[in-house]
Amino acid sequence: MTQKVAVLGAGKIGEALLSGMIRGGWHPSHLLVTARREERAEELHVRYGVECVTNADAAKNADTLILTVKPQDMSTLLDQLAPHVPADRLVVSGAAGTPTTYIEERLTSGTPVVRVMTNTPALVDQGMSVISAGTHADESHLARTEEIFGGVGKTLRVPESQQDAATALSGSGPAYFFYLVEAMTDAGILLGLPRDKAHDLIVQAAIGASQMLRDSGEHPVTLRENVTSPAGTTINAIRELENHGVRAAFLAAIEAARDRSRELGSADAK
Ligand SMILES: NC(=O)C1=CN([C@@H]2O[C@H](COP(=O)(O)OP(=O)(O)OC[C@H]3O[C@@H](n4cnc5c(N)ncnc54)[C@H](OP(=O)(O)O)[C@@H]3O)[C@@H](O)[C@H]2O)C=CC1
Ligand SMILES: O=C(O)[C@@H]1CCC=N1
Repeated sequence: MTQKVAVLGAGKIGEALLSGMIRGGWHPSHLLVTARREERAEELHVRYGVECVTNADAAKNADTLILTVKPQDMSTLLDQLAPHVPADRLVVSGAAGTPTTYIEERLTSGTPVVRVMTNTPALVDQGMSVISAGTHADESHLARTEEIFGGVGKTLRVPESQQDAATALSGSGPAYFFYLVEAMTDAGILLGLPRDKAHDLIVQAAIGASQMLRDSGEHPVTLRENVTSPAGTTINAIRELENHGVRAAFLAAIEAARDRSRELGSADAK
């Protein structure tokens, strides 16, 4: 029997997943979505042909419920869901910080909960989804979650104790690369290049470097050394990066993201 999957709170991440599932061959009749605003519900229905229902109806009619609201909206969503979720539903949370125990405590006792941290490259089927089992989730629940998120990129299982770190590295990770491209494009402007040309140069360098990182089997240090000629241009840039503490800035930035994920996990911070 084909199972039904509902995406509850289909914003940026929910829509990325929904669109990926449809690209991957899921029929819209096996999918449900929920939204907080009527116009958003209509938009998703027109765009994907998916039925938009209330959170209560999603809980009653779908086997797998994927919660993609902000951590700050999770409490309200769980209040709306709690009376309607039978214990045989798989509940998958995509929210940063929120521990599986927080969700388990608010639903019917024994409900399997899986926590996933995905990222926006899911929009182009290059997402990374980091998956952890809650107290009542078994192998079949993890496999089901991998089947769904595996359609929009790679998946990786980690103990839930590593989820805040994974969120800081991989959930937020694409933003750091976009920020770097922005900064490098500004450098191109400083050197007198037109913005569109600077942008194209940086994006192609990023794509080429990404492909080498993924496919060459070489360590990033070796790849960087191969670009860095004795008394050449690159080493001058590297010296400035070190002088400005860019490596230390990344360590501090990603640690701060991890700390915020932890904070979001405590109900007080939401
Ligand atoms: N953006 C990212 O790169 C990533 C985000 N995440 C996580 O994914 C989750 C969603 O993030 P993102 O997609 O960026 O956020 P969005 O705000 O784009 O999406 C959340 C959606 O949920 C809707 N919503 C809120 N409450 C309810 C409710 N009770 N019932 C139905 N719909 C509701 C919101 O409605 P409205 O439009 O009215 O606000 C919004 O459309 C977060 O928990 C975040 O931590 C994880 C990885 C990466
Ligand atoms: O910034 C955030 O909180 C979310 C979680 C990971 C990426 N975006």
